[in-house]
Order: sequence, then C-alpha cells, then structure tokens
Amino acid sequence: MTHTLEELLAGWITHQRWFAGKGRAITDLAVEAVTPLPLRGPAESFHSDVAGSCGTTHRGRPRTHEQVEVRHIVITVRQDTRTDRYQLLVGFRPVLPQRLLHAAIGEAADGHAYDAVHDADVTGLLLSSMAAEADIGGLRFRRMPGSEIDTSLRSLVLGAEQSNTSLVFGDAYICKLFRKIVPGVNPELEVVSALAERGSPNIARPYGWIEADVAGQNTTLAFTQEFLRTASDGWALALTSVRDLYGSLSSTAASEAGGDFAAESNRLGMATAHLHKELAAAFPTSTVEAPEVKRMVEGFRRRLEDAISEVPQLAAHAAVAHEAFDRLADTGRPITVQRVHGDYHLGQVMRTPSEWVVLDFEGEPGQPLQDRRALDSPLRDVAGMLRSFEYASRHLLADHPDVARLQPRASEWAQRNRAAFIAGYSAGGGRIHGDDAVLLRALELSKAAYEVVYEARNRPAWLPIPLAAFADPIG
Ligand SMILES: Nc1ncnc2c1ncn2[C@@H]1O[C@H](COP(=O)(O)OP(=O)(O)O)[C@@H](O)[C@H]1O
Ligand SMILES: O=P(O)(O)O[C@H]1O[C@H](CO)[C@@H](O[C@H]2O[C@H](CO)[C@@H](O)[C@H](O)[C@H]2O)[C@H](O)[C@H]1O
Repeated sequence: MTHTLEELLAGWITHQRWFAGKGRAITDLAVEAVTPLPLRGPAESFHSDVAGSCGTTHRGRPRTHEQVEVRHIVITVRQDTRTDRYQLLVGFRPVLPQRLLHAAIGEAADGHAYDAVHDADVTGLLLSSMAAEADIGGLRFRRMPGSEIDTSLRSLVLGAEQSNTSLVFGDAYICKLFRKIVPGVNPELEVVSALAERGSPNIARPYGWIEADVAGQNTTLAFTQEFLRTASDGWALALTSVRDLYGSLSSTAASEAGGDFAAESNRLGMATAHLHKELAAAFPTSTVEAPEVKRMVEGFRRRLEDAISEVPQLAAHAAVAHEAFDRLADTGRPITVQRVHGDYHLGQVMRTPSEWVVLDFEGEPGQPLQDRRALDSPLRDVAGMLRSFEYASRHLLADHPDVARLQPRASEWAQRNRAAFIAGYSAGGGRIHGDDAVLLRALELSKAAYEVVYEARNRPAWLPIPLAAFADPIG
C-alpha cells in the first residue's frame, strides 16, 4: 500500500539527526513548496555523467535520467504550538538501487522516494546550477563573484553528526544544506563573505549559495565553501590529546603526557582574537550600558528557566547559575559588543597546516535569526570554547573503568587548555581583563544551560557533561 508523501515524511523525519523537534509528536506535516529540479541542467551545464546516463547502477543496462526525478521540497512541521520549516531534496525512482536503500523514505505514488542528497548521480545539479547562476522555479543559485566552480565533481554526504547536511564534492567543495529553514540571510553566508572580502586567513573560501524567498524574505538555503582537505577538526585533535593523557599511566601531569594540546589551544586563542578583530572591522560594534546588562542577565535567567522546564534535573543546580548572574548584574560595567561566532566550540574549528580556520557562523541552531545576528560580547565565543575544553576532557570518562583516577587528570587537562587559550587570546589582542571573569562565568553557565537542553534532546548519555558545569567551582 502506498502512502502520501506527507505521511512518509512524517515517519521518516523524526529519525533524522537534523530534525530539531525530537521528542514531540508531529501534529501536522504539510508540503509548502515543490520545485522539480532539471537533471539535464540549465543550458546543458549539468555534468555529463548525470545528464547522459544517470550512472550505471543496473549493470550493463544504462539508466536514463527520465527514470529519476528530483524535487526540492519545503515542508512545514507542526508540533503543538510550534511550526518549523525544513528543506528536503527528494528523489523518486521506480526501483531503489542497493546503494540508496539507506536513504529510502518510502513508496509514494510517484515511485520510491529517497533522500537525494545521498545520490551522487544527481547532486551535481547543485554545483552546476550555482556555477551557471541558474534560477529554477523560486530557487536562485548563485556563484561568489570572481570564483570558478568545477562542476565535474561527485559528492559524498559528510558522515558527521550534524544539525545540517553537508555534501563534499571531490575534495574541493563542501556544500551545506541548511535543513531547518529560518527566513532571512543566513549569518554564515553574511559573515564568511564579509571576512573573505577582507582577506581573512581564518575562514574557508566561499564559492556559492542557494537562496529563495521564504515568508517574503530572501532566505539562504545552502552555502558552498572550500573543503579543507588537509585539515583536522579541533574536537578530534583535542580528544587525541586527552586519550594520550589517560593512557600514560606513569605521567601525572598534562604537560608531560604525549600529545599535549596546550600549544594548539594557545594558537587557537590567538586565531580567535584575530577573528574577533576582523569581525569588529567588518560589522558595527556598540556598547551595552549597565542597565541593559541587567536586561541581558534577565535573558540568561529566562534561558535557564526554559531549560529547567525541559530538563527538570537542572533545577537542583539553578542556584549556582543565579548567583553568577547576580554578580554580573551587580558589576555595573558596560560591555563592548560586536558580531561574534555565537556557537563556538572545538567542532567548529579546523587546523590546516598553517592556521586555525573557523567554520559554521550560523550561531546556535534553534535560536531566532535576529538573536543569532545580534551584536554580543566576543567573550561569548571565549566561553563557548572554554566549555568545549570541559567537554573534551570529560566525555571519554563516561563508563570508563578507571574514572576515579582519571577525573583529576581530566580537570587538569581542561584547566591547562583553558589557560593556554585565554593566554593566546590576550596575546592576539583579544580584550580580556581581570574583571571579565564575572562575565565569562555567567556566559559559561548560560551556555551550559543551552547544552543541557541540547544533550537531553540529542544525546541523553552526554547530559552529565554540561550538568557538571554547575558543580565546578570555576571562576
Ligand atoms: N570547509 C570545510 N572543510 C572541511 N571540513 C569541513 C568544512 N566545513 C565543515 N567541515 C566538517 O563538517 C563538520 C560539521 O560542519 P558544521 O559547519 O559545523 O556543520 P553543522 O552546522 O551541521 O554542525 C565539521 O566539524 C568539519 O568536520
Ligand atoms: O555544530 P553545531 O552547530 O551543530 O552545534 C550543536 O552541536 C554541537 C555538538 O555537535 C554542540 O556542542 C556541544 O558538544 C560538543 C562536542 O560534541 C562540545 O565541543 C561543545 O562544547 C558542546 O557545546 C553545540 O552546543 C550545538 O549547538
């Protein structure tokens, strides 16, 4: 029996890592817009493998592109009072080849529907349409001025657990499809383009994007950047260091263990300071006076209360956070604000042979766009990275048989790398003073409250990591 596409999608979407509404029942799923994507591409610009034969999955029997259809689909998902939009690339085939079974959505009236981001026979249309600056239905594909795009490359979906879906083309480009669509220009496109224009070495070069009008606003749907093929991400590098430390039974000090990360943390601090300087030069800056700081603190409190209503375990720790927020409200000091990264952590930075490069300027997924674009203290990013050192040091401890012995080492590793990062940030010209400890502490606890909700929704086994932030006497 076939189901409507809406029914199929409602069953399928809840299992997708990028679906933000996990744990709540879907009350309605509606298709808002459908744009058929031409597999023969605009003006024959489409890669010939696809336009000609669409691959050869049935051995000796070339498949024609007529048997494959790809539609760009925008859906709205209602859960109680909340409605979110998502974008999908849905393929339809009479039969799903083995290599696409993992991407199956289900059998619809038009054939077997599947998540076409996994179909390298068709994803080339994204690149070729960007290269050709095509307008297809309401979708506008755009190329960064001055850049050339090689449209012959085939894609693979990046395996990382993500809030979005990224396609890596050859080893040249990474195209991120923003899954949850928030009307407006995505800060990632806005910020990376501005920093690229300034020649910043700390970003991956932008190549193109896709946009459309959503709810009457020009909205970014996807963004293509240089793929940093020789780089390693900060999270993986930090964990290697932590593993070395835990494995070196004879050594007691993080500084003596093989794979010490402190020099990299220091360089990362410097790169972060440079990035903040570039952001301050490219966008407006301002000062938040003391009365407004009090309002900002009220925002922190609301976020904490919202987190408690979703994760009641957090209530037992609320006093620690309120005390830190009280101290910030009482300082009476103004705060300098500017554009910041907004969701800064070790998974957002990559070490190339020459530099730390910063990715993912989208801000915290799930927050309204105006909040993600708002000016903020650069120390919000510093706090985010400090939290990430805590995560890296603690996450290998869960279920570890030697946890009692390793716990002090974990704390020492985190302290050492926090200090190295802050020293690098100051050496790089980042403004950080003794008095900033109060702001940093409040920002760290506010971030930890966000993380508690994030982990409860996505990785409940990791919940103890952000909860521990409310017990530690840091700051
Ligand atoms: N330009 C790039 N070059 C190489 N790898 C990248 C690049 N951009 C992202 N990645 C990889 O993809 C992961 C997730 O990317 P990110 O932009 O943070 O996506 P999301 O918003 O879905 O979390 C990164 O941790 C990194 O491993
Ligand atoms: O990278 P995203 O924009 O998807 O960010 C979200 O997911 C992150 C996890 O992938 C999450 O980060 C948290 O876990 C990290 C380890 O996996 C840790 O380094 C971070 O410090 C911690 O906040 C991030 O909060 C969330 O927005």
